[in-house]
Amino acid sequence: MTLLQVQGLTKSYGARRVLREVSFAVDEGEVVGLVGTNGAGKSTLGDIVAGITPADGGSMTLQGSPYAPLSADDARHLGVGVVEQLVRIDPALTVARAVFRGTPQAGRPQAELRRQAQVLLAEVALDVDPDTLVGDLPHFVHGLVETARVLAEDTRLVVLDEVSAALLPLEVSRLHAVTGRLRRQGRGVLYISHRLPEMLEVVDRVLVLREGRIALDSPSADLDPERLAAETVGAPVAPPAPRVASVAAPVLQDDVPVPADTHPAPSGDDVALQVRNLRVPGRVEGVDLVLRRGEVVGLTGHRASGVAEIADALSGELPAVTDELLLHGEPRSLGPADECPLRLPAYHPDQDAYGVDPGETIARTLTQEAWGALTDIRTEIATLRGVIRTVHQFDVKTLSIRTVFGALSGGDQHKLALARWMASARDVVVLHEPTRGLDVRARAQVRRLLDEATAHGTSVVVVSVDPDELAECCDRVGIVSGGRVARWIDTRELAVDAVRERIVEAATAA
Ligand SMILES: Nc1ncnc2c1ncn2[C@@H]1O[C@H](COP(=O)(O)OP(=O)(O)OP(=O)(O)O)[C@@H](O)[C@H]1O
Repeated sequence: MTLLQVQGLTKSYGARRVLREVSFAVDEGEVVGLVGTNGAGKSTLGDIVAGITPADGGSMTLQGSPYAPLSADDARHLGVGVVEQLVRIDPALTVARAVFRGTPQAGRPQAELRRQAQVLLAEVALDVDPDTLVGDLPHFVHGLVETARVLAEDTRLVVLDEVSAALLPLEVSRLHAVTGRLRRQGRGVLYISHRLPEMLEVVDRVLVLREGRIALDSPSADLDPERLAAETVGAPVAPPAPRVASVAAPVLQDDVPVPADTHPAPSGDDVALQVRNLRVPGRVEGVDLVLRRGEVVGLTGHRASGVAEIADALSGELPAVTDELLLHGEPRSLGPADECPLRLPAYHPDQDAYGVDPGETIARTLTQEAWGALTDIRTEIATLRGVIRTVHQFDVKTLSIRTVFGALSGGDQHKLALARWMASARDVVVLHEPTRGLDVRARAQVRRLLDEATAHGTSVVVVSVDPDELAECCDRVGIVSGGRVARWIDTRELAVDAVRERIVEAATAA
């Protein structure tokens, strides 16, 4: 039976027509995938269904009754819940209070909420104490707390807006288990994601949003990731090619566990960073790393594996010790009060809204440094041309470079923030999840950005939960477990799919 029927929805922001006569249905007990390029209007559509944004035209029915929510609260009372893409929960709330906020139980004592929250958190396989403050949780967890909140209500339809984007393969499987349960309970799910292979595993049907319209409405059984990628961009998409390393990377004995006492190869001219026996008390037990000029090394592992701490130590955010640490052969250290500390610049896609003022225009955001220094009209024209080139190069959906940054889609914000950051990236840098939330074409653009930087000698450590991202971007990938690199996987000369599978297998087994 039809749960949600959407008929002829339209939505524009100024002159930008985002949705043009969008119609589709979600049945009871059906999981429907929604895909499209960055800026295609997926979140806008999800937000209209969830009462966050009003449509300009069109109509909806829910279980046969007219459905026109006035707000997100109104939609929730009518049985439609949403987990938003850039969800930010009040950091001062406990997890229990966050799960029940806005529900009839919200005013109950913490002890009672705690008990009930525990059950819901177990359902989304989130192992956190309900008394923990939201502010003490890593950001990726917020989406799961929101998913528990949706379960707390009598929700008939759930919109999941890129909840899986920041999750490890194991966590994605758990999210999919929750989705399966919602299906069996007869609820409907609108599942928005750019991680196409994973999405196809869980959805019954896929809608492709292109040029503001539903360009494809197909059972998932008739699709594969390549075909879906092509439908998403409206043209054939070349499968991602393995990276051709800019430098002669070390030959690895693929899939062979690294003995605990393995030391890096001796330093040479092409070695950018050499780390021997990196330790962070209680978290990292002894990591060796050799990063050559122009090399991209990936690191991944479970949340408690120590992978985040390794990255934080290298960027100076966490005190650590090493037996030896050389940057281009020069000694460095990781202690807070040391004379020559190593502070690798690090990019985080979700930190402080990219360190960018969302009210600032695209033009100013991309030219912040140059702006103040503009002294003549020719320089100004060249600078603005550069901005327009970047906007085109990254296929950002906007009508003007005077659009404010915060009005761009999540993926478009991330692309421009990364392009801005990479423009000044030199030498050795750390990138967290560089393609998170990006469509298939944008992922290739980021790959090109990386290839260009590494061709000029920049070396990169990529920290990621996404096996596709690691397979596409890196020359080799370290699987971190128990505070050590338990295994190195060589990505050269293997198809990206094969590398992905090895990473998932090794990361799950670790
Ligand atoms: N509040 C707003 N003001 C102006 N424009 C907006 C606003 N919200 C969204 N838009 C525009 O609507 C378009 C669709 O954005 P939306 O966030 O729905 O895309 P999306 O498909 O979810 O993209 P992504 O995959 O990057 O998250 C974009 O061009 C965006 O700039």
